[in-house]
Amino acid sequence: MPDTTRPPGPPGPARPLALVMGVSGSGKSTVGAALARRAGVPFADADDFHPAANIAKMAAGIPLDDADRAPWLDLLASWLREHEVGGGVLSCSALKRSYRDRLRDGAGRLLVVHLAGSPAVIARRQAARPGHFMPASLLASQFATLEPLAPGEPGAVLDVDRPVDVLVEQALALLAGPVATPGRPCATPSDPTTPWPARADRS
Ligand SMILES: Nc1ncnc2c1ncn2[C@@H]1O[C@H](COP(=O)(O)OP(=O)(O)OP(=O)(O)O)[C@@H](O)[C@H]1O
Ligand SMILES: O=C(O)[C@H](O)[C@@H](O)[C@H](O)[C@H](O)CO
Repeated sequence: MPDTTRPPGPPGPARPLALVMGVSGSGKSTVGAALARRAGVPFADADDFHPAANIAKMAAGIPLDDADRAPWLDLLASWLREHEVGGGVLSCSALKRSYRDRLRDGAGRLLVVHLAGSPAVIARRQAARPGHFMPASLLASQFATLEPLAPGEPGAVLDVDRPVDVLVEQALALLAGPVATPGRPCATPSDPTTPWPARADRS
């Protein structure tokens, strides 16, 4: 039966759908979880989707390759598709453009928040969290693999060397902006230290 109690008109604004990306130790889990809480949407951490073999490989100091990441990315793309309507925040390294394209498949309105910082800052963060499966020795390969946000990828680059609550506010401001049109050209700052607002132009 149709809902006659609702006034006719366009649906309300869609709830945010965001990917928080970056190298290991950039703060994806911390910022992503806080962002999801503030936005009132579900959160998923891509590390929880890795098969045991991937975790074992990284723990042994061997970087993942494209083949290791492919089935994992497919699971994550499914999660995003399931949250395309209701919104959600996924924290995932998503180091390559091709990985992000795969994640956007079926979740075209996805906005990307790239947490970028210097190897020195991120290495300090990694060193301050002993017990994590990811060895510090893999940080160099993470940076070597990283492809920053490219023109046409809707999103923003945030400087990790800011307090978590500041980063969350910056991400919320991005998500509150006009709906992104995937594939449209956007200017992405190549210097991750560019001061806020340094977001891709989504107009
Ligand atoms: N903006 C920040 N300022 C200070 N410390 C931070 C900030 N963001 C995260 N941290 C700290 O840095 C460490 C790494 O953060 P976090 O685990 O969220 O990174 P990550 O990118 O999810 O890492 P991984 O992918 O390797 O699990 C944690 O100890 C976290 O508390
Ligand atoms: O694509 C990758 O190489 C992985 O996702 C890594 O980035 C780690 O899982 C993560 O950062 C935990 O340290």
